[in-house]
Amino acid sequence: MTQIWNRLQDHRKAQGDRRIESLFDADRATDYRVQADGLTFDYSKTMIDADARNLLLDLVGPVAARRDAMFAGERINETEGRAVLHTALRNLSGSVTVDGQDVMPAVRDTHARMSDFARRVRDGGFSGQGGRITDVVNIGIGGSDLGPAMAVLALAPFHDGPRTHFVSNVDGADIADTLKGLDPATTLVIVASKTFTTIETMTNAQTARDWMAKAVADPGAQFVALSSAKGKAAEFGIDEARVFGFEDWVGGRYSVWGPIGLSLMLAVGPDAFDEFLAGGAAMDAHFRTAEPAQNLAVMLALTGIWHHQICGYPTRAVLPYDNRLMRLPAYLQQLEMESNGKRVAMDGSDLPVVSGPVVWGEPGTNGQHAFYQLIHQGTMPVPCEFILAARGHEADLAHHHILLAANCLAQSEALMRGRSLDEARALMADKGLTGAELERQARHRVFPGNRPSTTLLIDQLTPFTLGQIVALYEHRVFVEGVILGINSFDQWGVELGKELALQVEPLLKGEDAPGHDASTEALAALIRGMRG
Ligand SMILES: O=P(O)(O)OC[C@H]1O[C@](O)(CO)[C@@H](O)[C@@H]1O
Repeated sequence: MTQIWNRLQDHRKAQGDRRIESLFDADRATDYRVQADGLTFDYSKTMIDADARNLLLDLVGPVAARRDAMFAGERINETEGRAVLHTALRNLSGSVTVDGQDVMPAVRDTHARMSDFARRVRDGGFSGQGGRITDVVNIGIGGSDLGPAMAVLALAPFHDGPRTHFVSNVDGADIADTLKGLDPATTLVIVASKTFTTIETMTNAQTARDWMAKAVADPGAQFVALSSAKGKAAEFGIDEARVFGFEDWVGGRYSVWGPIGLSLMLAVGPDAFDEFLAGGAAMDAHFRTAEPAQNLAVMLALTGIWHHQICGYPTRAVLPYDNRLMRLPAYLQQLEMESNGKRVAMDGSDLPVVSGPVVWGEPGTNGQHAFYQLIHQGTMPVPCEFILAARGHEADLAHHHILLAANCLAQSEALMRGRSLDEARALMADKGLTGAELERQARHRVFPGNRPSTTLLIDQLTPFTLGQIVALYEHRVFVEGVILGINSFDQWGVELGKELALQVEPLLKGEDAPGHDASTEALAALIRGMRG
């Protein structure tokens, strides 16, 4: 493996300042893309050439065995001793054994219970103490929030169920703003927490319960729990008929496919939710069977590795040209950074290369008027991953969609092509400038270009295609993780801050709390003073 990394680095150096445009021959636009199941991933506007691609493909040796182990239910999350089977939540007709036991009957049973409950809420068979459920509040954080929150927004054209709200932050402002204006008697509260111990979620859940208790006789009757810790949900006072459980082999950031997706199911209905699952399952089938060079997840992963580990670009921008995908960058931040932001390999040794990149983004065209300046003219290239649907949902606003798509394509073209000093000089000469002033002004208008981007093109954003996209990114993270030798399924890096927060809390209350550094103590004293 080290040899391949070295050869890739050497190859990159040998490319020198060659330009992406110079790689284009008659076939590059079709050779450097992958098409499968209606999705196109175009990576032709990158510096990946034939040699780079061959070397990158040499990295995927260990992926197939690890992938098969994952789908077979082996405990590939070795630091937590768990299987990794979120894929089982969307392949309902299959059979998977963990420790000799088929896990699928329980998965199917929970899915059927969820669907039945969602139907009853949607048709009024299950109602609140003041009548039909009008609003659903999902209380969760991280993977228990980002997936359904992202997907509910993405599938707005299919949303025909109760209004859906999401509360995640322990900042009381979040729940206060959300509950304001809601009627407790017609609101259903979902407490979504795999562990049912997360301090933010449990604090918000208690606040919601107090709010509900002021208005209805039996507040617990309008609560639902989604959790792996069914006992803890019962302790909170939620009837087991409204507890939808899942096993520890579903990681938080991979959990939207099962009970954690209940708010999505309530919003769009069980049939559309099943379409979402079918899209994910279709991507699983593609990932398991397509050759590496024709495999969407593999090539998306290799492009990421090329840009981050080989070219050394520290961040990756995800730029959906689809307003309804506005939460996808935040969703991918958790998926990618919590999964592959690790400094040691599975065996405990230091990683031989850097870990995963910083992932960020905003929908186009908004970002164009905010941070694209840096992307085009800053000193550090930012690989951009554009996502675009060929068709919008607003048939009467098709001209908007053409403009949206034109902007998306124009940005990737501009990033690659840039504008030379001579072109900038000609522009300034046209404006009547001459001499030193022409030169000065022209330099500000130069776009270096040669900045890489990829485009993921889909037909239209639907439950099915959203399922494909989410599963595609999951598998991309998986492939990158296997190549880096990382365990993509644990998250020990979030623990220390959580532990210290518990120890800082007494400091803020003015209680005895030894062991803190001078800066933390001084800041806490200031806060205490300001609070009076
Ligand atoms: O669903 P839970 O157990 O409340 O956890 C929420 C989130 O917290 C984390 O454990 C990180 O703190 C995430 O991995 C997870 O998605």
